[in-house]
Amino acid sequence: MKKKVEVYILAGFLGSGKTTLLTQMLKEEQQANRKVAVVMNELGKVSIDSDAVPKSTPLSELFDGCICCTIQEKLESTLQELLLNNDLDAIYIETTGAAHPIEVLDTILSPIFVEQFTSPKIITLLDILRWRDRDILSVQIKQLIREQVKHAEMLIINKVDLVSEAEVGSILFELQAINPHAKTLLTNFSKIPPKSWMQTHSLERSAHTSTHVKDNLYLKTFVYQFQSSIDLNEFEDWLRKLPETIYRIKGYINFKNTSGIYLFQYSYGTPLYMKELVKVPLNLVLIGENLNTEQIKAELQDLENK
Ligand SMILES: Nc1nc2c(ncn2[C@@H]2O[C@H](COP(=O)(O)OP(=O)(O)OP(=O)(O)O)[C@@H](O)[C@H]2O)c(=O)[nH]1
Repeated sequence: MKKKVEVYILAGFLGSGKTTLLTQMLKEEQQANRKVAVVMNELGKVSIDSDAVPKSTPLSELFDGCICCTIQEKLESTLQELLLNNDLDAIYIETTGAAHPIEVLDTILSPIFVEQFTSPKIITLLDILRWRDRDILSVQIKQLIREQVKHAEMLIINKVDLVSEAEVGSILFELQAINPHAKTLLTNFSKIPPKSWMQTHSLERSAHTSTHVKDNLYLKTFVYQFQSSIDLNEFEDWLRKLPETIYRIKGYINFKNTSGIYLFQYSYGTPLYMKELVKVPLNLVLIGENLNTEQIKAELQDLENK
């Protein structure tokens, strides 16, 4: 009988640390000589995180739609194709931060995969700072994050470096009340013990009554392509004035003050820059609620024209 393929669904709101975790998992899988494939789902039309996946690992990217809402069928055919063309030990699915994990699970549990997959595991990443300050989020986003916590087999409470020990304790208590069954870990930079995610047990799931968080989510993405370099200080001034409803920015920027291209990451007010060694298109992806794309476009153009 053909061996069954393990499936791991990485869930968690925008910027919570999913790609950071995936990088670590893939490294371990490579060391263990296991054959794995990755499915990445990005809300926008451009790929920013695909560098996290080694070239030898089959990667399927699903763009411009969230697995849970618009491209479920595409996910199904993507999985079929991966199974057909590879002799896999595991598949890792990194969902968009806007995905409801159960809706993704529904696709995996489709009858056509019964013989092929072991029981899928949901691994949820939670940005502890985002959780602590969740009152500023819209009701829909708060509900989505809660659902991501509630349905996890493994809950990784990440970025604990950003809050005090006392806060970590009380937040842990709150989260365990929402999901008492998950294997729960506190981490920095999604650093979990080796293979810990493979040893989690599947939850007994009651019939899922869809909450349809997605219907009320107003998350939008906007992609801006820079034509020229910009000033770092002016860019940071612009960042500081952004509304709190812009949850995530990532992309490539060429700064006047420095040489070469930088991978820029911004999550919940914290910017991060990493030098990029290869030439890439200067795409910047912004994700948020009620994005005023015309205004953002004009402001970024302004930065280029200064
Ligand atoms: N301070 C701090 N930053 C972290 C930690 N973990 C991840 N980050 C940073 O947070 C940002 C987002 O991390 P990612 O792994 O890209 O998050 P993601 O969930 O894949 O993000 P999306 O793809 O937008 O959904 C990056 O700049 C990381 O370097 C942490 O424990 N502490």
